[in-house]
Amino acid sequence: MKQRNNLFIALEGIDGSGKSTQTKLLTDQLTRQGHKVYSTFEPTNNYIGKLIRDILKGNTKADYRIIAGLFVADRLDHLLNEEYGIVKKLEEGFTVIMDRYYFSSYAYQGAHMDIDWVIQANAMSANILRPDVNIFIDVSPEISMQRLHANRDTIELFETLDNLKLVRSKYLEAFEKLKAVEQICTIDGDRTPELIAGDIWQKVASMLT
Ligand SMILES: Nc1ncnc2c1ncn2[C@@H]1O[C@H](COP(=O)(O)OP(=O)(O)O)[C@@H](O)[C@H]1O
Ligand SMILES: Cc1cn([C@H]2C[C@H](O)[C@@H](COP(=O)(O)OP(=O)(O)O)O2)c(=O)[nH]c1=O
Repeated sequence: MKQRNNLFIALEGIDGSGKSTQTKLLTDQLTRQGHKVYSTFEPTNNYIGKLIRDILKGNTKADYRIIAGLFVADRLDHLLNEEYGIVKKLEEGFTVIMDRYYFSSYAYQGAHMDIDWVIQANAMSANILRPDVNIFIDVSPEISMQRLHANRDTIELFETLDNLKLVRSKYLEAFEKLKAVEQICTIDGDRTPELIAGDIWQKVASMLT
């Protein structure tokens, strides 16, 4: 197993699976251990990400193929931008934690179009930076829906129970297809934040020098 001081970690899961919560807990843990951490997310808050969020809210209409293309473009900007790009952050020695990366496209866009097409469309990002590990927080769609309804005023385009079930199945399909080239770590997300964080930390700590 590759052991290095700064890692590139992608957190994946359906909506409400606890990615933001775990990004924060992992950031705190790594920071306490003296690591420089850059935590970030997709869709971004940059110019393409803003357009995506507008579409997800239903304010702008777009075909699913265009949405898939926008996620690819947002991702490339997120990797390569000279100011906030994560390629540069890794070179500067930061451990980068991504709340969603290309497996989100495989799962969410793959729910509406050929998953192989989505994988092809993201090949450039995968060639530029493949995560040291993709951590999948596996939550049952029913629990995730309850969490979203308990904690949010607005529910977005992809956030229905049927869609969350479909998206989860597409995640599993994508992991199966790509298991030979991707590092995938599945964590049982139907538990307390502390137990989930403990398992994530065990995995991450095993990869650090
Ligand atoms: N393990 C957990 N058990 C119960 N509630 C949780 C857990 N993890 C997160 N939550 C709550 O569920 C909601 C969604 O969590 P969040 O971290 O925002 O998920 P995501 O970023 O994957 O959408 C938040 O209100 C959060 O406080
Ligand atoms: C990164 C990414 C996100 N998405 C979707 C998943 C989410 O429904 C939505 C917004 O992501 P996000 O803000 O992470 O939502 P949440 O915190 O609820 O998980 O964007 C895609 O469809 N494709 C992608 O490539």
